[in-house]
Amino acid sequence: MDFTKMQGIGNDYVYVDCFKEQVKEPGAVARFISDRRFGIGSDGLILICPSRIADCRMEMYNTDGSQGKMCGNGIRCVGKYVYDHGLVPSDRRSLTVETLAGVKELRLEVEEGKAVRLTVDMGKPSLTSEISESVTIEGKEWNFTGIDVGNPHAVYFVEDTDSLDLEKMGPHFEYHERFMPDRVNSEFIRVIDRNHIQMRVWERGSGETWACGTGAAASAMASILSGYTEDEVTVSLRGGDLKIRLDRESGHLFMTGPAAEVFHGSIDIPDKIYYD
Ligand SMILES: N[C@H](CCC[C@H](N)C(=O)O)C(=O)O
Repeated sequence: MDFTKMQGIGNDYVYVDCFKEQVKEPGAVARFISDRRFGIGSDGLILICPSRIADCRMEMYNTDGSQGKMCGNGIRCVGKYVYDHGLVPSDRRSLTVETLAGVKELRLEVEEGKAVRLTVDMGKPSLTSEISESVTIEGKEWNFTGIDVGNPHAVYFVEDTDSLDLEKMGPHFEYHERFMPDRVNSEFIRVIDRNHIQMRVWERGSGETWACGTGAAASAMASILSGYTEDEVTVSLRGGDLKIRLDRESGHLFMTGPAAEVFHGSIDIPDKIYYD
């Protein structure tokens, strides 16, 4: 299987160009290639496929093999790949990507023939809880705001993100009965000022990642709804910054950030992974 390793502010995935080849049982492949010691090492697998209704279609799989409906850092890398590899004409500065959360519009910033930063119309977020609702986790009450941006998020505002032991606590947030059976992506936010928040994330199906684009969008929306920030928010994540903007007229969120190719490679997928 030929692949391209790409990352969006440190949220790294293995990408396969399915205009050229098919991937059998992508969930099993995602589990195998994501392993950072026995595989390639990534936060998951993303397939770039033909589409009848958009320039391409994105299929996204977390490290545990579960399929995500949308991936913010991933879709920026998909847009970059499609442009850089000539799957759309080079004079294009916008393109569309079909996802399980609908068709997303992307705008490209091109330098020396390569897409370097992209803006994604993330659509209209929806509130999936009260603006502040609580859950009890390991005997402590946590207040969250539930936001869906094509995939589900629970946003918690905290005084300090660095001291959180996500490796220990993350699964309790991910599998809490309030969010079952789908599970949830959990973001932990420190408000820095009215245009800047800091975020750590425990992703459904992947654990802590260095960035989560949909999580950044959900967290910015929760911050705006809670009155903590203005409509334009810089979200600082472990891997870098994303810009989120709420357009009041359309109600849509827009996310802007970089996308980068790291390396190309090829890997033989062992038959045994399909029987593990
Ligand atoms: N773990 C997420 C998918 C990846 C989202 C994240 N990597 C992003 O950039 O949005 C889910 O299962 O809904």
